[in-house]
Amino acid sequence: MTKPNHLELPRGVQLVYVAEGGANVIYRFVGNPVLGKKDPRLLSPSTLDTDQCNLPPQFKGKLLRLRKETAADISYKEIIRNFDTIIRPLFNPEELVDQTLIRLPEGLLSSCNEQLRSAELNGARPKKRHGGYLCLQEPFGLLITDMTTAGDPGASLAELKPKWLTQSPSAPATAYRCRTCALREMKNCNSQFQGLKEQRSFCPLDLVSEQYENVLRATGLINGCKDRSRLARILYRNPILQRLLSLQKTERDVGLQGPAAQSREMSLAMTLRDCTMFIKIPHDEKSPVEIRLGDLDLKTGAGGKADYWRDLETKLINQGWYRGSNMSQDSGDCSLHNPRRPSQSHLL
Ligand SMILES: O=P(O)(O)O[C@@H]1[C@@H](OP(=O)(O)O)[C@H](OP(=O)(O)O)[C@H](O)[C@H](OP(=O)(O)O)[C@H]1OP(=O)(O)O
Ligand SMILES: Nc1ncnc2c1ncn2[C@@H]1O[C@H](COP(=O)(O)OP(=O)(O)OP(=O)(O)O)[C@@H](O)[C@H]1O
Repeated sequence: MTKPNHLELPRGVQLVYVAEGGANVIYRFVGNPVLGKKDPRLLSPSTLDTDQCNLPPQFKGKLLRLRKETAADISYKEIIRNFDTIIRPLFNPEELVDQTLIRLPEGLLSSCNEQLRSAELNGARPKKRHGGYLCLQEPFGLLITDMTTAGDPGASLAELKPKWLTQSPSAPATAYRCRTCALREMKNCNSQFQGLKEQRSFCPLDLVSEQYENVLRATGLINGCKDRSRLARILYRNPILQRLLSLQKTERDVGLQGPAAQSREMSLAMTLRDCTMFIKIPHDEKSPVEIRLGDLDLKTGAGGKADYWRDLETKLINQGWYRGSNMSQDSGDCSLHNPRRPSQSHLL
């Protein structure tokens, strides 16, 4: 059997931590800078650019995504197989954060884990991510489209999770909250009890509203773009959001709907409800805006996750989070609870 032709990450490439989620850590390449004699690890990420480094051209405009050790334990090979066969066909290539496998040099993951441990000590790593490290058994990383503004410092990056763009099919008909707002209220109530900070976010139904004012309301709660009305104009009737909405409407095996046991449809439906939208906005209003969806790794209902999703829906229904019936609960700003004004979108 012939070995598939994978890209290889050259030995000696330096990585700078960019961000992380629950399952992956994102790094920027530094390589060996052509200019300057300083140790690249000492330079701040904003001063580094792949253009300044003698990195292979395939790495230009790319970041490196490395997998953490998690309960789901899905290898990058499988993630890429699912991405290529199930996710890619649903979108245009320019609508997705691209991902390709790249073989990692020996020892890279252990040294990244050492860096993650020291970042915990010097406060450079978010507290909620402490204790999670890269999976040493994973031979690959993913080369992904760089959506940061490192190459264009005048630009801004808005990042949001569109979440559930339609109500859960098993929510009560009289619900005052959509699935996302109901779950947020439940989490906030738990945070309140523990003396933790509450989360504020937009209602996803506003994001895909036919009324511009509702999209504008949502953009007030999106991080990364100072000009909220510009962002609202970008997102209003946005084709990628509309595509995601239509896919979510098709993939409805969520909540108490659909098969009891885990299924491919349920995995896809939940994946489409937990992706990240990156919006790179150039300073110049005439230049094109780049919008891509990332974190579309196919979820799995295995390992008790399918049961967790169903139990969560039962809780949201039975404990009144959809109805907002518990008096201690704040009504939040769900579009289902607060009637929105009639459309004035014709004034756009
Ligand atoms: O449960 P939700 O809707 O809050 O979504 C979880 C996300 O929380 P968030 O919406 O960002 O606050 C959560 O994001 P964080 O790790 O909190 O950034 C995960 O994406 C989680 O998915 P998985 O368990 O890693 O496959 C997400 O879980 P599932 O979508 O698998 O339920
Ligand atoms: N292509 C990208 N360009 C710029 N930043 C990115 C990119 N991909 C991810 N990031 C940043 O890194 C963070 C974590 O990445 P990613 O979504 O891959 O992690 P995750 O562990 O899958 O997240 P989650 O906890 O939501 O499952 C993102 O929230 C984002 O801030």
